[in-house]
Formats: sequence, structure tokens, C-alpha cells
Amino acid sequence: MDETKNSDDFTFWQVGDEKKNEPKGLPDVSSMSIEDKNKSSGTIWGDNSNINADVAKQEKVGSLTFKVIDASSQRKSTEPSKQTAGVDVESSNNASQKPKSVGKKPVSRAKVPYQIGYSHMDWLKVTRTHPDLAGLKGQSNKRVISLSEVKQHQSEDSMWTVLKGRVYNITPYMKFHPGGVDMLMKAVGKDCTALFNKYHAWVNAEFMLEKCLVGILEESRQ
Ligand code: HEM
Repeated sequence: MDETKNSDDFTFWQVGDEKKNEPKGLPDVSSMSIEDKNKSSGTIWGDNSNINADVAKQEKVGSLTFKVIDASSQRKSTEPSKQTAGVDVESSNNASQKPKSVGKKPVSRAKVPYQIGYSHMDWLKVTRTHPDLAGLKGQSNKRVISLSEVKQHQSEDSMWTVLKGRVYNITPYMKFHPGGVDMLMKAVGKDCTALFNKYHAWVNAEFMLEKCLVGILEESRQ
């Protein structure tokens, strides 16, 4: 929902009054559970063939009283019921039979907390303000560079890597890497394309490291 709407927006004001639109007379469902009818019987809709479809029945189960309307009456009797396809309401007496949860637990990724001043936004600021992140000292960043030259740049003040045919000086990016310095160190002096794709093929490194470009890898020349 667009929350930036003006406070005098009529639609927004009207939607806020949700209680007005709620159907009345419904039971408190917080203490109920839903069960697959095909798997069990003995629920209040266990045999719905005798229920007069047009009459809302008052049912009492345990301490709970509520109205039951067989909505399947609005369909042909031969049509397999979708709404009742197995959906029954149970009283809180059977609440211990909780519905089984479906789906797997998401795998948690080990997050590396970034230091203050080293967020992605901070990196973008650096790329906009620093005059020579690549350390080119006036050289062209279209120069063709061999892998053996890349290997020579493994010192603290000049760490190069190859990513997708481009050579980058990743020294200034080290502390900004969300995966941590140790991980990025694995890229130094070599082609890290496979490692990069293994962890995050979706990351737009071409944009992020644009200002760190020192040249094009020799082999990738067309
Ligand atoms: C060289 C260019 C690289 C760039 C520009 C880069 C950039 C990034 C970015 C933007 C993220 C955050 C992704 C997200 O939250 O979805 C990230 C996370 C990560 N990166 Fe890199 N990366 C590079 C290289 C590498 C390499 C070579 C490795 C492995 C050796 C690596 C390992 C990781 C890991 C493990 C994470 C996950 C951290 C987490 O889940 O929070 N990265 N990287």
C-alpha cells in the first residue's frame, strides 16, 4: 500500500475502518484448528449430506457455540466440494491436534556484520568521491593485462583480482565487502570468477568495482 498518500486521501481513510466491513456472527476462530476431512471423521461436518443447505445451524461443541452454514449447497451435488474438500472446523477440545507445518526451514546464512562506515552506501560514496581508486596514476584502464601481472599484485597496498575478464584493484573495497575481508582475500592475485559466482552470481560487481578497474585480462581479448 502506498503510505506516501496525502492524509486527505478519501480511499485511505475509508479502508482504515476495517471493523465496519467484518461479517457479523462469526465464531472466534483463534481457538479452532483446520483439519483435512478426508483424513478424519467425527467433526461437526463429518456427514454433511443431511444438512439443510439453506439453514444456518447452531452448533455447540464443548464450550463453543457458533453458526454453521453449508456453503456447498450453492454447488451441484455431483461437483466435488472445494470449500468442504476436506476442511472442517473443530472445537478447542481438540486443539492439541495442531496442523502439521509444511515446507522446509530456510537455511540461515552466516552474516558478517560490517563496520560502521563500511556499508554498501559508504562504498558508493567512496567511488563517487575518490579520484583514483584503481591506483592507475594516469594510465588507461583499457590496458591489456596478463594473468602473471595480476599475480604480482598481492601486497597490502595493491591487491588485484580478475572477474569476468576484467582486472580490478580491490584494495580499497576490502573492508567494504559484506562477505568479509578473509573471503575477499581468496580472490587476490587470481581469477575469482568461479568463487564469485558460487557465492553471489547476482551481485553487480561490474558496477560496484567500476572505479577499481585497472584493465582487461589478456586472454579475454577478442
Ligand atoms: C571481487 C568482487 C566481489 C564483490 C564486488 C563482492 C560483493 C559482495 C556483495 C555485494 C555481497 C552481499 C551480497 C548479498 O547480501 O546478497 C557479498 C557477500 C558475500 N561475498 Fe562477495 N564479493 C566479491 C567477491 C567475493 C569472493 C571472491 C568471495 C569468496 C571467496 C565472496 C564471498 C562472499 C560471501 C561468503 C558473502 C556472503 C556474506 C553474507 O551472506 O552476508 N565474495 N559480496
